[in-house]
Amino acid sequence: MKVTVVGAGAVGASCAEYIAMKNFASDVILVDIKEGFAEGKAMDLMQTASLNAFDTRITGTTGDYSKTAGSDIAVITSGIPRKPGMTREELIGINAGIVKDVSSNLIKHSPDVTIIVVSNPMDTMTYLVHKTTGLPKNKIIGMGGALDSARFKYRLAEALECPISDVDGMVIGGHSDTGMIPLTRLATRNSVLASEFLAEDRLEQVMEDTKVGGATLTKLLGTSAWYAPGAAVSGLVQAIACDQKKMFPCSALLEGEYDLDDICIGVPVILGKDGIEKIVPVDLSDAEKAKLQESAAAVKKTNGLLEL
Ligand SMILES: NC(=O)c1ccc[n+]([C@@H]2O[C@H](COP(=O)([O-])OP(=O)(O)OC[C@H]3O[C@@H](n4cnc5c(N)ncnc54)[C@H](O)[C@@H]3O)[C@@H](O)[C@H]2O)c1
Ligand SMILES: O=C(O)C[C@H](O)C(=O)O
Repeated sequence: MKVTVVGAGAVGASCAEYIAMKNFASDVILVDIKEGFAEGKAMDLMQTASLNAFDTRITGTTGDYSKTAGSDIAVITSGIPRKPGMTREELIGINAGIVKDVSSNLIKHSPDVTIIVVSNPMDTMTYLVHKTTGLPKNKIIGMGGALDSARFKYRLAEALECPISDVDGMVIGGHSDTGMIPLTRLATRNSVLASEFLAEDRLEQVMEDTKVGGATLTKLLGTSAWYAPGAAVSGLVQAIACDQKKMFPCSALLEGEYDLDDICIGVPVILGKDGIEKIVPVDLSDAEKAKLQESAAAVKKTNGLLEL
């Protein structure tokens, strides 16, 4: 199993590290545009192999895509992150060109690759890869909901004053400060609805804290987060590589599902060896349906800025 990670920055390197630590891939190729950077990150990570007991070979390259040939899965993290006070959508001007260029280079050397898009604004970047590569729709997956759901569980456990392993919950919709839809109505603690334990206003607070999860970290760190993003990506990569048939909310191309068309947005999907193997329908309340339509309208507005 060969996995390419483009962008050896904060998220790309974290993702490569988690993949290696899980020890399911034979090779991880790190690619960056900055001279020597990916090679350096790969060497540093390889020097953890004996300490962390993994056999995955990590190789770095400065833009030589021939080294990525025959990749089964490729992750795109290349591009700029936001700074405090910015929205993810403001990154489109620089990141669209990078994502377009990188995906075309990947496909030249790995025509059957499955691509996981991470660069922001992620739903729009995922749509761009659909529009420009011609890859089948099951092979293009946007990572956002897996991370947002992890943050939702963190906030739920905080409110419930319980271990995170006790809680379950999912975030659908656009990966943006206003477009995320944490499904508080369905969130549980050991199969009991969270609403049995928490008052409506506390659940509202959990929802709001979840939606601004990325912005909160960006303010604290001066750049956006990387540990949870890297871990979330590695989870998607493992589900595909190991044909796990696991369910994650991912940005998927919708063609009528959830009453949406010609858009990539976060919905629950089953991930296995064929990438997105199924889009899972969830019976949403009228209020949740309205929020999803509103979130989709905002993603479509950003998609409208693409030069396709
Ligand atoms: N979808 C999500 O949930 C999520 C989570 C975290 C970050 N992100 C996004 O991921 C992206 C990367 O974030 P980061 O914190 O790792 O940034 P970073 O600046 O640490 O790393 C980005 C790397 O991309 C490289 N790069 C730029 N252009 C390139 C090109 N054409 N080819 C190869 N490499 C190139 C840069 O040299 C840099 O090393 C940002 O757009 C950020 O907003 C998304
Ligand atoms: O917040 C960001 O800009 C990065 C990423 O989308 C995140 O949610 O951490």
